[in-house]
Amino acid sequence: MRKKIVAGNWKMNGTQEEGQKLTSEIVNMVKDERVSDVTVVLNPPFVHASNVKKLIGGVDNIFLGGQNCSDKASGAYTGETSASILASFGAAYVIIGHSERREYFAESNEQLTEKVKLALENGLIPIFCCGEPLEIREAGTHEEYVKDQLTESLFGLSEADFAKIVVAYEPIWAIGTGKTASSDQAQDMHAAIRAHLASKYGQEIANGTSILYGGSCKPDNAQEIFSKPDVDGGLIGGASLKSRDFVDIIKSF
Ligand SMILES: O=C[C@H](O)COP(=O)(O)O
Repeated sequence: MRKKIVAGNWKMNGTQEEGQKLTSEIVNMVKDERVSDVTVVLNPPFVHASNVKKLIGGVDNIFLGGQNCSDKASGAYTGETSASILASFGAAYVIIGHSERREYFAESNEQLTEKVKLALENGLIPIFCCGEPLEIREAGTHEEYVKDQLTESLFGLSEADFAKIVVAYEPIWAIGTGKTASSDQAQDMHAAIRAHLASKYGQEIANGTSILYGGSCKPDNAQEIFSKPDVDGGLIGGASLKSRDFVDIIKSF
């Protein structure tokens, strides 16, 4: 059985007070509504890490994650946060290769490999993002595009390391646009990703890899998307900032 995961990516949102309120509300709803069969990951901006970690303290299925980590282990890299620092604050997951990082911070597939390695060395589970822009989807080459992203960043990993990875498929044209991929489009891509992983690491590892969907996932479409056999959860942006919406998405399995 693959892990069902719903990860909230707050992106660059939330004051200290707002982050605490959001976390407390999510924690209380998850406890009160007995949501225990889904792994929930909260990925706030780094400075929220301690507060969030404290607030999720007693809940077994809620984890702290980072939105990014450096491709360097430590040193004079002003403004960066390393995987080891993140781990020392109690994080268990880290998002790597989000399309916004690739686009606005020019992160290359090679740099992402370094980030994945450092995350794994520090005991963090990478949530590795892939996904195509609109022009690639329109040209019909989206499967090749996404497979190349995975091959270039991940296929140097050992089987043991790869088996720890979570993949998130996020079509860029669906992020924050209100335009969701249809559940069939998501399923087709997730199945293609799984087949690609199997071609390198074998069917057993591919079958054990959780593949999350991201892109305008909301309470009213999550159930349909999560019902697809190769969709194992979601990476949620906008809707993760509203506790009721986020928990309703978690409950959509
Ligand atoms: O990391 C989350 C994704 O970029 C999705 O964002 P969104 O749910 O606001 O479309």
